[in-house]
Amino acid sequence: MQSSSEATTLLPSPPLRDLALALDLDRAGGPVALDPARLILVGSAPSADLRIGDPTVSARHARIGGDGRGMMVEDLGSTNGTYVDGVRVQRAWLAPGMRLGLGGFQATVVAQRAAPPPRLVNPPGMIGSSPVFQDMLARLRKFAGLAQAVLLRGETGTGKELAARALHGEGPRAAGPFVAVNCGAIPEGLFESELFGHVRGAFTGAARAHVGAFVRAHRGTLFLDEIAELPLGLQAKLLRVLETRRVVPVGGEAEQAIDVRVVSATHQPMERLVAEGRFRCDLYHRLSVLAVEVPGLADRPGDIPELLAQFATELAAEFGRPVRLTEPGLRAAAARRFPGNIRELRNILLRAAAIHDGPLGPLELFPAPGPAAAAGSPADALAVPRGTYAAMHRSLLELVVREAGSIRKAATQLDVPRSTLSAWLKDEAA
Ligand SMILES: Nc1ncnc2c1ncn2[C@@H]1O[C@H](COP(=O)(O)OP(=O)(O)OP(=O)(O)O)[C@@H](O)[C@H]1O
Repeated sequence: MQSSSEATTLLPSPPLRDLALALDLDRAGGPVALDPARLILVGSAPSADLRIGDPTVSARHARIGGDGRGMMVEDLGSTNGTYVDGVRVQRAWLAPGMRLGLGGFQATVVAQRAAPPPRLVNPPGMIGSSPVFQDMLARLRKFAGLAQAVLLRGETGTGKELAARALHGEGPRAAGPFVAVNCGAIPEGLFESELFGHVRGAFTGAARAHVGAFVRAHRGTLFLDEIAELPLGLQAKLLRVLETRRVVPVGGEAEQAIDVRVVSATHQPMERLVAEGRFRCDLYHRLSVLAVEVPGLADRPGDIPELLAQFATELAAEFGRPVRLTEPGLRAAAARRFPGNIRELRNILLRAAAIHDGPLGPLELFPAPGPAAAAGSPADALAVPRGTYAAMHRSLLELVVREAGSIRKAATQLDVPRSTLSAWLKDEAA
């Protein structure tokens, strides 16, 4: 099993079978619990279970955790090696007090309280029993007990905010506040005040002091949605707050200590933004110590009937009349793609149920496009009286933007660049 001449295969000490261990990474947030039932991947790659953004750590550096006999570390052919108490190892049993070296990165193995048995009930509002969704829930449950930052990645409407709430609600901070900030919806000039607060008179219009999101989230969780939208200048300030765990409100001088777990979310390719210099590399690593991929509906079409059944129950309660789907309706939905994911699925059912009283089949759920859209040729479209068509077109665009929550999200759902949608809205307004 020895893979290189200088690597020891297994240290002679016997495995400590029943002892729950954690890794103290010498950074804010406390030790990371190790799973006694699974070896997790540690490395600098974004896909690693435990990411360590250190240049001496390989992308897939080592596996750490329980292998059924005891807790161990196993080097995965890393460039700079894995060390236990200074000895380069291929595989080694772990015990409390050991110094673990991953390249030049040092951590200490510590004992920890045994983890409570995992809850097998889905967190509130999160429907889905497909393996890919259940895997994600299992990961959320594990991460809920930790203090490190979590980055949730997934397409729009996949349930990232619900996942953030689950991380909060299933963890030790559940009794504290959950504060959500949508970085895509804050005008650039207000970011700093929104996150860190401002004192009275800090700037023109600041007639009253404002308590920032970080302070409101003290002893709880701060959810930073659409994190990629954070302007570069603010990124540096956010990094400083995360490192010092202190905030100073705009226009103020007194620092305030904060104890906040940050969960952020994005649907953007963060590595590309980092490579293009649009997102700070250091902040990205800081925010994504732990990462969770939230699967889109395309990855779990088997969950669509279950989701529709739940939404139908909720809508029936809201409308005060039964909302039922036919078998062909369910089959048609399960076979369709929903770029807006669960939000789109729910809206489709809502529209159909609002219009039709009877059982909802494919025709009610997915009606054919109206005559204007079906007419086809541009000449036909131009035949619609200009005023009426423009007004209708504009109100449709506005409806889409309203439903999506922002022009950017609407553009994603319509699969057009944001600039195009903005131009359309301007044209129609003219
Ligand atoms: N697993 C789920 N079961 C039932 N409903 C869900 C589930 N996931 C999400 N939803 C519902 O779908 C809608 C969108 O969810 P959410 O806002 O959490 O998505 P998101 O990924 O944060 O979206 P965005 O990226 O656009 O901010 C909400 O109405 C939410 O309640």
